[in-house]
Amino acid sequence: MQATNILMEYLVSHINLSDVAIALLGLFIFSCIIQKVTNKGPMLWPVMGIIPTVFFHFNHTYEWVTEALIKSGGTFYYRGMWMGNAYGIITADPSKLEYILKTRFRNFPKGKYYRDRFFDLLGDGIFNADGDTWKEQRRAATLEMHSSRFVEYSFQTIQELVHIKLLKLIEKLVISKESIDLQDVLLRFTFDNVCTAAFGVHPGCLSIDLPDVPFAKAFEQATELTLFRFTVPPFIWKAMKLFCFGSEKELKKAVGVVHKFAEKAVCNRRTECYKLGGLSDRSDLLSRLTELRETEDVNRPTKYKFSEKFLRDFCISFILAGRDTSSVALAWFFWLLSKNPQVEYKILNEINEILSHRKSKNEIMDVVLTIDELKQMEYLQAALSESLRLYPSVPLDLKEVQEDDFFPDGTMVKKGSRVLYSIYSMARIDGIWGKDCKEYRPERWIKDGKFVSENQFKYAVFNAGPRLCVGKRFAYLQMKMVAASVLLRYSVDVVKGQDVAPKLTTTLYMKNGLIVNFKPRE
Ligand code: HEM
Repeated sequence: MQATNILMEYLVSHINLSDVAIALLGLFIFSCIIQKVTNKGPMLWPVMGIIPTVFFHFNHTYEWVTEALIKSGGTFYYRGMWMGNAYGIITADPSKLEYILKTRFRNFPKGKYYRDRFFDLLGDGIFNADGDTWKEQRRAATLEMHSSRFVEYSFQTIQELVHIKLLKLIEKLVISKESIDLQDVLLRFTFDNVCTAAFGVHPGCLSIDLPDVPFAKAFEQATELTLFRFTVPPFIWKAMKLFCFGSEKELKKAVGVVHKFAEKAVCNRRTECYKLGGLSDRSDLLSRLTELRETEDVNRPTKYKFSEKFLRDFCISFILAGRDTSSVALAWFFWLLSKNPQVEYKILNEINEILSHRKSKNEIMDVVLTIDELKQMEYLQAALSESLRLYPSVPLDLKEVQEDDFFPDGTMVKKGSRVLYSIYSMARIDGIWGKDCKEYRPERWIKDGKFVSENQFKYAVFNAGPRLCVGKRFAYLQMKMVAASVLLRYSVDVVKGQDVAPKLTTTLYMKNGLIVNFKPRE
């Protein structure tokens, strides 16, 4: 104690404030020089890391990350706040994506960082799982979703929703000459659609009076409040959770509503399955998985394969994965069409050409497009893929590094660090998509009149490798059905003067929505 006092007295009498300031300034300049020499990316400040730079560019973060990636040759190191344990690389290099998402897939899982934050909402659901838990769900999802039974059923749900709800709502808006936020309408559409496909339950968000549906509201809140956990240091949200206050209190409430809804659906389905001895009349994912037994021997029925908790988590993950992705994609697509009327013209030509092969002719308002007709719409497929290229529904994704690793070009990543990849930026880099990369040009997808898909790691919009989006085919059918059915009947006029810009979150929403008017085609 005495020694400490003596030391303090010595320091106070021999060091004055200006010496401390000079020393700190020296340290600051030194670390700036070190970081400039060792890192080609944006400035990493002492103590605060990349935070001040991000804060400074907050209003145009995606553009700033893109610029930084271009300047650094495609990859740079980042570091968060001191002691925050956030560090790693940000990349837009397709060869690195291949390494992360395929070559060394096991070394780059979603990881603990992601899982800790999403666990309350998603539990062990596919979107939040790694290893064997993920593999089992992935196998079940792929098998069921690619079965002809599910494809037929899900297409029927899309058709019904478009004709009974979406087009009816648009008709009403045309008569009343009202403008509407198209993004909101599409979000309601996909929420209803994914719930019907996953649970066999219609939440009713797209009813004509656009009601507030408690389950949908709770789902949205639960997702937003979960994402908030990514923006604050863990000790803050963990303390808030422990004492159940602020956003964590709200999150608990919202998660409770979501879980109750899902548990009720699962429980009802299991009861129905017990009573009827099977669910052969139902084709939604929940029913298909509820029915499965450990071995499929009819003479010796064994216990059910999946627990109720497994089914609940599976369905919630599905809703999260499929709820907003295709709706925001469609919102950007309609906006891009308003700026590129020549593309809209070509889409209409294609639809009319395909309809001209029908034996019996319908009035336009009575046309119900079939799955085969949608499959023939190659230019529409290109136009949707091109809008997703420029405005990917998941603009930035991340993986955690399990063990120290070296990329083939020598870039090193440490165990526990995180690899972020900017899909938004990849679309805007000449070296990846050519000099015209910033242009909306569906023609880049067409070769000899046919749609040709791109390398997964260059076009990682649906992720790539073993975790490629399982809903990709479903999403294209859904988007094509909505786009073609609406465009055939109406022109979608974007109201002038609105600020159309992306919101900074994990899904590329338009931050102010998209206000439009519908006009019937002449
Ligand atoms: C335009 C529409 C869509 C886009 C751009 C998209 C994109 C993605 C991306 C980037 C991932 C990887 C996320 C990650 O691991 O971090 C993913 C995974 C997934 N998507 Fe989609 N998605 C779309 C629509 C859908 C739909 C409609 C469904 C369901 C009906 C769906 C179901 C899933 C599932 C279950 C996963 C998890 C796969 C796994 O981890 O193995 N997606 N999607």
